[in-house]
Amino acid sequence: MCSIKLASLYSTLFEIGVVKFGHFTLKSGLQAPVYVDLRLLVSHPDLLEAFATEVWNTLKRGGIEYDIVCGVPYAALPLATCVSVRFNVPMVIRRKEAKGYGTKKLIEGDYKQGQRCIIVEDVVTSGASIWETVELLTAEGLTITDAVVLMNREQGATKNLKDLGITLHSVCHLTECMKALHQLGKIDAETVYKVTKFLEINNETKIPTHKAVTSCKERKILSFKERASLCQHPLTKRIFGIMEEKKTNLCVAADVTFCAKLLEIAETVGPHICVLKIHADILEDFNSEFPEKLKDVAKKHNFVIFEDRKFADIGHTVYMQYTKGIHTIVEWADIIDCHPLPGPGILEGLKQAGIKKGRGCLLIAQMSTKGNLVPANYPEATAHFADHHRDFVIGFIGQSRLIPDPTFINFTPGIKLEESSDSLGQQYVTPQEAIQNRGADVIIVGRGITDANDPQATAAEYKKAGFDAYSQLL
Ligand SMILES: O=c1ccn([C@@H]2O[C@H](COP(=O)(O)O)[C@@H](O)[C@H]2O)c(=O)[nH]1
Repeated sequence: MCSIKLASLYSTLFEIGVVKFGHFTLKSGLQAPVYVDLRLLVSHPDLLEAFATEVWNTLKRGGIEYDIVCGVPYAALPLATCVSVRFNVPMVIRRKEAKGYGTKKLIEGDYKQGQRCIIVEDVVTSGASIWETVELLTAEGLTITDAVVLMNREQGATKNLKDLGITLHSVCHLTECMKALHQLGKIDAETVYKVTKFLEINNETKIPTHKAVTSCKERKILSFKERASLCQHPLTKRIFGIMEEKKTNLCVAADVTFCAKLLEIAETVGPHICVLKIHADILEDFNSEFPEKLKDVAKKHNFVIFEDRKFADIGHTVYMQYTKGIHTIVEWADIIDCHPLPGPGILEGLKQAGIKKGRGCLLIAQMSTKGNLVPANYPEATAHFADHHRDFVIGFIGQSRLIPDPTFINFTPGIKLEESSDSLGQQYVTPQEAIQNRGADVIIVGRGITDANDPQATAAEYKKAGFDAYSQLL
C-alpha cells in the first residue's frame, strides 16, 4: 500500500498525462503497454517541487550522504536542479557531447576529486543511462555509490546497477502507481493485467554493452604493421598489411542490385578501402563471370572481398550454402561471416570448405540495429568461441571490442560522419566513436558512401576519418 500523499501524486501524474497506458515503443525498441513521460513535469512547477522533495526524503530515509547532485541528461535535469536549489546542494551538469570549442569539458560546474555525487534520474528501465553517467563522472574523479530515480519501471535496473556497485533508491514504483490508479478508479482491471504481465516478462532488461568491453585505456594499441606481424592466420596478416600500406581501415558495403554497378563502385572506392563487402544474393544479374571480374578489381586495387552472407544454419546446410548453388561463395569470397548462435557445428561446416582455400570468417557478436535481441552475455560467449577456432575465425562484427587480442579484427557497421538512424532500425555512430570509444579496427560504411553525390571523394573522407581516429590512439 502506498502513502496517501504518493497516491495523490500518482493520480496527478495520470491526470496530466505523465503516466499513459496504450501501445508504445520504448528507446530499446521494446513494445510496452505503459509509458512514463516525466519531461512534462516542467509544465507543473508545484508538482516538480513536490517530487524534488520526495527525492530528498528518499535519500534522507536511506541515510545517504553526498556533496553534489547530477541529473542524467536531459530529462532529469529540471528535477536535479530543483533538488539543488530547494535543498541547497551544489550541482554539476553532465554534457552529452563535449563542446567542440573552449574548454571541451564533459562536466559543467565546480567539483573536486573524491567528492561524493548522487545521480538523479527521472525514469529507469535497465539503468543504462545512469550507468553511463556513473562511468563518466567516475572517470572525472567523483565517487558514486548511489542513484535515485523518480519512477522505477521495475524492469531490471535495480539489479543491474547493484551488480555494478550502485545502490538505486526509488521514489515511486510502476506497479505501486498502477495499483493506486486502479484503486482510485482511474484504470480498469484489464489494463492492470496487461501491464503486470508485461513487467513480469520484461523484468530483466540488460544494460547494453556497446562500449568497448576492453577499453582503449586498458589495452596497448598497436599499429596495423605490428598487428600483422603477430598474426598466424594468413588472411588476417594480409588484411593488416593492406591497412598499413594503403593507410585505410575502411570497408565499403556495396549494397547494390546489379553487377555492373557493383563493379563500378569497386573501381571508384577501390583505392581507399581495405575490404569490399557485398551481398551477392541481392544482385539480380549475378552470373558466373561476375566473381572473376570482381577479383580482378580487388587485385588491381589491393583489397579483399567480404561476402556478408551471415550464415546461421546447421553445419551441413551452411557447408552447402557456402560451396554450392549459383553463388559458390567459397570460390571467390576471402571473408564470410556467420552467427555463432547454432553452436560449433556451424564453424565446423564452414571450415570444411574454407580452410583449405585460406578463407576467414567473422563472427557476428552484436548488431547495429535498434531493438535487436542479442542478449548481454552473447558477445562474451562469441569471443570464447572465436578463441577456440583461430584457424578460421579472423575477427568479429560488432559494436564494441570483445577481447584485447590484437590478432582478431573488429569490424563495426552502422557508421556515418554524423550520428543518425534510418527508417528501418539502422543506427549510425561516427568513425571516431566506433574506433576511439568502442574499439573498432575496421569501419563498415554503406549508404554513407554509395548514396553520396561523389562516392570517391566521400570514400576518401571516411578513409581519412577512420585512419586518423585509429592513429590518434597509438
Ligand atoms: O549489425 C550489422 C551487421 C551488418 N550490417 C551490414 O552493414 C552494412 C551497413 O550499411 P549502411 O548503408 O552503412 O547502413 C549493410 O550491408 C548491412 O547488411 C549492419 O548494418 N549491421
